[in-house]
Amino acid sequence: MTTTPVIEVENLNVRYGDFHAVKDLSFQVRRGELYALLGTNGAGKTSTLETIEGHRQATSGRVRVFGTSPGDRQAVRPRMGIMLQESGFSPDLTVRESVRLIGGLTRRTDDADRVLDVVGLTRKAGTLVGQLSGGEKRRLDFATAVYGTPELIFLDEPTTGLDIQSRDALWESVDRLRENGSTVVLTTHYLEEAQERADRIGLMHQGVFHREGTVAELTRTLPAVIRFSLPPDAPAVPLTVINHDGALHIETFDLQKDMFQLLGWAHDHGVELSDLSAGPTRLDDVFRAIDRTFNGG
Ligand SMILES: Nc1ncnc2c1ncn2[C@@H]1O[C@H](COP(=O)(O)OP(=O)(O)OP(=O)(O)O)[C@@H](O)[C@H]1O
Repeated sequence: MTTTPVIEVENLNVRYGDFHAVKDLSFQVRRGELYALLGTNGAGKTSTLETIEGHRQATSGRVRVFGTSPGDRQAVRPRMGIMLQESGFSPDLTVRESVRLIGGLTRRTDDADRVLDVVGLTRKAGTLVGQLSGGEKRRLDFATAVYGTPELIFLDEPTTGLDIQSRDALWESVDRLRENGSTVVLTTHYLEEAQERADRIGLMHQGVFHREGTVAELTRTLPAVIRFSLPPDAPAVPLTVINHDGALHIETFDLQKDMFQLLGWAHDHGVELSDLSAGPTRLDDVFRAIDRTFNGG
């Protein structure tokens, strides 16, 4: 088995006129990984992905997909499946016709009915695309990415607009694709999805990586958080408390000791701590920390 990374990005720059959207970005995605490219709005994720997908020319830098330039579409395109944020199907075609049409363009072989089964659209096979619900259209977008079980799959905000059952079903399909060896690149604003599923995460902000690593690596440097609220007449808490619109947070690198102190204080003063929870830092907190770093907030 080759050890060449599926994706190699070296010093990628993307400029739109004077605007520098992606700045000297370097990363690799290994075979079989689920790599999540996350970031704030306008961070440069789409610009980066479009360059890797061969839809956009880099201003400078080197991008390789399967060791080849993404501009070599004949070599690269049949090996990758792309779920865009909107695929733009013709509303006058049925679901099955759309899958056949798009599937044919991938130059991979598959059976449209098998793909419809994978994405849970079998019952809608004869329905016109124009009559699908938003969530069903999203599944059709997913169908275009998984047709022919490509080696590399790009999922751009795949679960936006999906109900919880459909989300679970989509992730089950992704799990099966990964069992078959597919590499997945994901963007999402649902951080818990990335936290749960990504092998590694690249966290972008203003065109650069703010951090890159596993979820554990990204969250390790941040404190754990105790969350609670207090009745208005409660005495002062003997720990440093941050007020987030009435929800109180204690950030701590010694969760057990500070929790013990907080509970002892509440007991001694007969104070009820409502909505009490405590846990390790979540990816959301890493994002909030970016805001604090860049905005001094
Ligand atoms: N064609 C374009 N012309 C000029 N500026 C652009 C163009 N496309 C993107 N940009 C700008 O480049 C920056 C990065 O955009 P990009 O779409 O890559 O970000 P993103 O991380 O995908 O954002 P989001 O999470 O909001 O989708 C943004 O400030 C955007 O306004």
